[in-house]
Order: sequence, then structure tokens, then C-alpha cells
Amino acid sequence: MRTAAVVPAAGRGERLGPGGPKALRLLAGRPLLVHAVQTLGQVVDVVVVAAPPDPGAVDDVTALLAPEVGTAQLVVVAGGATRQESVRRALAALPADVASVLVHDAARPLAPAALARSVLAALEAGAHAVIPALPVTDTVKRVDADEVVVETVDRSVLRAVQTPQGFRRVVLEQAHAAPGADALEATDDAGLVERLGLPVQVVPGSEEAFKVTRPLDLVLAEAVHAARAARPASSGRAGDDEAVTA
Ligand SMILES: Nc1ccn([C@@H]2O[C@H](COP(=O)(O)OP(=O)(O)OP(=O)(O)O)[C@@H](O)[C@H]2O)c(=O)n1
Ligand SMILES: C[C@](O)(CO)[C@H](O)COP(=O)(O)O
Repeated sequence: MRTAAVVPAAGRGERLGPGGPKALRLLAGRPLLVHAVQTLGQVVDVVVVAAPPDPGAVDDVTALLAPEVGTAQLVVVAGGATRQESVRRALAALPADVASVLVHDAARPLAPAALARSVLAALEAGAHAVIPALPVTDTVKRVDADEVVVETVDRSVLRAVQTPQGFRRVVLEQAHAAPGADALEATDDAGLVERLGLPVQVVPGSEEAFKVTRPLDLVLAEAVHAARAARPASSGRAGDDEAVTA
């Protein structure tokens, strides 16, 4: 059975500001989506992308990614109005022989291949659902409607969750098809699996798997990409995708 990555890439990038669909915004001269797909193509057998909903985008994105996906099979579908709907559409296009699925935001272009491999390894070790996450480093407070602090939350039990998230295919499909899932607008796929009552395994995340959400994130992404590219050839890691911040 094969492995696949589903890549929701249909968001508008409102928080990033003007400049077109976020997945097609440039990082080191190439679209965020290209960076993400190049990495995933090193790890999985099939990559399914949910493209921006613009006319002609499926054909354009197919042409853009075909030279970037390595030996992996590429499938591109039209994305939906929400992230959840985009993932659902991509899931519907998975080839029949795929058993394990990573779901990875195009908006996390620098997530290392090693992170995707560690998520897949946890699936192979028996987990039904696996998410990478980092400890929360800010102090977190709960507030009321008037922005008055109600309490300081114990951050030792909190995790900031990333992608790629990994699932046994049957579990992810069941989670998206469950009654009420459509109305939920979950912010991640693991949230839908949690509703099934199944355990979700956490593995260590990567600082470089941060999401490009606001303009400053793009500045950080350029710096991280440049640091990777500048890595000495003698390290054997020049230009590779392994973490520079570890
Ligand atoms: N209708 C949507 C909305 C989001 N996404 C994807 O989901 C990922 C995470 O979403 P986010 O970072 O919130 O992207 P946007 O929705 O584009 O951002 P914003 O909320 O600022 O508009 C991104 O890769 C985005 O392209 C998607 O495929 N379809
Ligand atoms: C899936 C995700 O990237 C995990 O952190 C995140 O929940 C996406 O959230 P967004 O509100 O769509 O940015």
C-alpha cells in the first residue's frame, strides 16, 4: 500500500495581505506551495493538492508542480471554501491503494522532510493519528468578553500544533464523513479525529514548520531559507531541508 500527502492550498491568505493566493506567494523566488510539495515528494508516493478556486488554477498548479514532485504521483483538485472542505475534496481524489495520509498546509513551506518521516514512522508503529507539536513558550491567559483576564492557563499541558499531521486513511475519511463534521469547521484534521474518540499521538514538532500567516512570517521564512542555502557544503547538508534551528 502507498503513502500520500494531501496539501490544502486553496486559502486566500487574508492575514498575509494583498498579493494573490498565499500558496502562490513567493519564498526565495518560488511559490510556498512548490517548497512544500518538493519536500513531500521526497517522502510519500502520492501528492494531492487542493488548488486555489480561481478559473484555470487546477491546470496552472498541475503545470507548476509536475517538475517539482520527484517520483511521486501528482493529483490536483479544486479547493473548497474552507480548509476542511479543501482537505475533503483532496481526500476524495486519493488513489485506492493509499493506506496512510499526511495532511500538510501549503502555508508551512519549510517543514523538514525529517518531520514528515517521523509522523509516518509513528503511524507505522501503530498510531491511528499523529500530530507534530511544540510546547507553548508564551504565558497564556484566558480572558472574558471585556478582555479582562479570567485566569492564567497552565502552559505545561499545552502544545502548539503543526502539520504534517498523519492518519490511517480509513480514520481520516471516517472523521471527515462523521455526522456534524461539516458544521464544525475544525481548524485541523486531528480535531475531527478527536471527535471520534480515537487517541491522537503527539510527536515533537519542528521550529521550522511554522505557518506563514502574517507578513512577519514571510520575513522569517526568507531568513530560514537563506540560512539553509548558506550551510557549508562540507557539512553535507548545503541547501537540504533539515532544520537549521535544531
Ligand atoms: N478554503 C481554504 C482555506 C485554507 N486552505 C489552506 O489551509 C492551509 C492553512 O490555512 P491558513 O494558513 O489559514 O491559510 P489562509 O486561509 O489562506 O489564510 P487566511 O485565514 O489569512 O486567509 C493553507 O495552506 C491554506 O491554503 C485551503 O486549502 N482552503
Ligand atoms: C492545521 C493548522 O496549521 C495546525 O496548526 C492550523 O490549525 C491551521 O489554522 P488556520 O486558522 O487555518 O491558520
